[in-house]
Amino acid sequence: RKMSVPCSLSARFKGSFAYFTVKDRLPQILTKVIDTVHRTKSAFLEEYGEEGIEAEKKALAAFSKLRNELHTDKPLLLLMDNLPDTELWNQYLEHQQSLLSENDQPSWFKSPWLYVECYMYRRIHEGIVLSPPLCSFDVFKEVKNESFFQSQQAIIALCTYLQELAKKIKDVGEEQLKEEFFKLLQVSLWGNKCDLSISAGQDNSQKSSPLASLTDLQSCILVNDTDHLWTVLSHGMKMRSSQASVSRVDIVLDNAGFELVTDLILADFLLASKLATEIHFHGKSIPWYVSDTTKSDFQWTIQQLRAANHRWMSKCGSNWDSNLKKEVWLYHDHLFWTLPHEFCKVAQVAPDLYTELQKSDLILFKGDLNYRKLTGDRKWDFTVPFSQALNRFHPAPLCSIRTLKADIQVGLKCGQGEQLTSSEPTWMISGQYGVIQFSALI
Ligand SMILES: O=P(O)(O)OC[C@H]1O[C@](O)(CO)[C@@H](O)[C@@H]1O
Ligand SMILES: [Mn+2]
Repeated sequence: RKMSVPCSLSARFKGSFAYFTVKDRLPQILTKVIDTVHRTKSAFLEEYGEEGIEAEKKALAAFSKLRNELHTDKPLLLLMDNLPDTELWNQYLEHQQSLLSENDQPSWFKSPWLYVECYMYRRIHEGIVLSPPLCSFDVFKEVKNESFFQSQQAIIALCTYLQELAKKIKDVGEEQLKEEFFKLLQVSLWGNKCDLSISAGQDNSQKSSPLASLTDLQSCILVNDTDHLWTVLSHGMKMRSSQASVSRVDIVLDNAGFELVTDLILADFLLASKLATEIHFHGKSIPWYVSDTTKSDFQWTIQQLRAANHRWMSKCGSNWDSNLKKEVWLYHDHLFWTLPHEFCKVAQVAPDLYTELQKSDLILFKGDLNYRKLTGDRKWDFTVPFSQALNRFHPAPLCSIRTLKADIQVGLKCGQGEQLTSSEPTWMISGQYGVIQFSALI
């Protein structure tokens, strides 16, 4: 039985957020990339000599060409680097081509928004890879690290809170445990405000204490299925009789910087409270959507905390380090996460990843882009059930934790979306609203 799905969001809808993104935001991001590479010239010279300068020129030429293609709505091109995912990308392009008539070609302003936006980040990566010896240079590293440092105070507040909680966790009753879980889940939700692609790389860090404002923010959570999450987790905890049985939570990470710290804090709490026994993190294998977490960001963040000149920060850092060594925390970076496919295609495109996800008791998907991929980035009505928009993607009970930064939202009550639109026209893209949206359907 083939389910019918609405069409993809796309820049071909003039005036839509997709149109605005492809027209303005993506070129701005590319311009910043060009600027970063340019500014790093002397460091390249120092590290690689003349060869570094040649590579810098080559990368800059690739990015200028890319910016021009985007600007003039040129057809999307095949990738020329020989990476493990190159073939998959090129097949995807051929597939998009096959959906069009013969004299039409996939292009920036005509193809699905999700595809062209992912494609831009993949082309940036190609530009770097084809400019050896720069191949491992992360053009977004600098802004990611800055955003971490700018949220120092908020990070200190969270680490201190967590360590105080850890001290008394054995004596905390079920009701209070639930409350603490709700709190840290919301911190992780609002941590998602801090990504750098919505602001085209502008400073967007958390400055105030993230715990103080939770009550005020509660009315901004449009769908809040936290109770369901609690049921899944606490049930798992009670069922775990012998030491051998595990409760596994997977967190599909989004942004590095402050958001990543909020996710690690939540993960730490899940272990300390015994709500879970094993946490699997999923990051990106290449720099992605400006601030997304790579393995190097993940390691860097934990090292920064460990080395921090603050008692509770460094305590968190060293605990997290040992969680990784003990393999109660595991980090994965499957290349599927940086393909343009919607998640309902995981089983087909990356069966190994799907099998892995099926082992989970609960999968948390952080952030806006993951929401777009969960729902296929399509023009769904506001009231369509979340499980329907997932289009049969259901490896395990799953939950999206995202602030709204794209004009897509499902699972609302009748009239809720319309009411928000009339009172606050930018509710879908401002990052001021969030959802904790769960689906248990098997
Ligand atoms: O880091 P997040 O929450 O996935 O957000 C990524 C951003 O990039 C976008 O995909 C926009 O281009 C938005 O949907 C969102 O603002
Ligand atoms: Mn992101």
